[in-house]
Amino acid sequence: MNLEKYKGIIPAFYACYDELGEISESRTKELCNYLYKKGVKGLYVGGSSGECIYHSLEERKATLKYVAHQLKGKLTLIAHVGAPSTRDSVILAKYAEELGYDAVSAIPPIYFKFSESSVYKYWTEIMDASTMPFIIYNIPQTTGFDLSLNLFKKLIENEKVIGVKNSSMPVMDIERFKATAGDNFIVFNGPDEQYVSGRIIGADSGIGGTYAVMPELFLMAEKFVSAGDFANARKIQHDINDIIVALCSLNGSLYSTIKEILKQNGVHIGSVRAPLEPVSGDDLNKIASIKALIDNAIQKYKG
Ligand SMILES: CC(=O)N[C@@H]([C@@H](O)[C@H](O)[C@H](O)CO)[C@@H](O)CC(=O)C(=O)O
Repeated sequence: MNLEKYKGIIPAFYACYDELGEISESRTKELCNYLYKKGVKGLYVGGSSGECIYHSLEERKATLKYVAHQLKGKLTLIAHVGAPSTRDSVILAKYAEELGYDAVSAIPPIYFKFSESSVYKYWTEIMDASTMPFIIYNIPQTTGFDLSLNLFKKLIENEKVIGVKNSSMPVMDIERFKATAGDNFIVFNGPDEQYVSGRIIGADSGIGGTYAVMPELFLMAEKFVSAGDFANARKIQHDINDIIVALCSLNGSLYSTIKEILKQNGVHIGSVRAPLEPVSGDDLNKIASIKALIDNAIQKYKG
């Protein structure tokens, strides 16, 4: 299989709400257009940054549909279909296939503690639900499940598994997954703070929650890495990390801060769904300075 379409900067797509906090078709399409024009490679729809765990099945389907209607055939589209029950995950996987998504992906099951065999079964049933390629999603810091190399080896025996989105913090995990699965397999870097290190140690590509608020910087970081210009790659990662620290410094959630910045860029996609907190009070006055950090960094690497 040609995996080139999975290589590049793939922002994790955000939930787009109207003024009442309902999923908005027009705002979802607005964010699609914004990111398309920035030149990203694809979108990861309905993951953590998409607030999937706070959405009903119908809301998740709606977001998948609006994005596909806007961008199918233009960008690589990956549907995150992980849901608390296998049943709902399977429904979403089948729906994503109907909509023409390129691949599906899923976190392990959440809330209860699951054995490796239960997680294997869950992921396998999702894979069996469609003919699409599957991307494992390893994010132990939120799910509590750390993908072992043994389970990974067992999963990649299934030819539908074309990649892993690895959001665990040790970059060595990326190196081990890549060394185990080989060239004909995509390892996606998950932690944006380590994009450059992840790529150097073996990640082929990246999916990230902060890409959409500063796509220019990740596109530039990728350019430096691909060109072997590691001095500049390190510099830009440093600037990106200053921005991520600032994005995480407010009382609201990371996503509400990002959405306030996007609003100042003319992209209105509402705020976040509770219990995630919106930006409020004095923190609203800090948005302009975080946006300035991003704008200045973009200017710095442009010219
Ligand atoms: C824990 C978490 O949300 N990790 C993010 C990162 O991109 C993260 O936002 C970034 O590294 C900033 O900490 C991604 O790995 C996952 C993600 O964006 C998604 O599934 O939507």
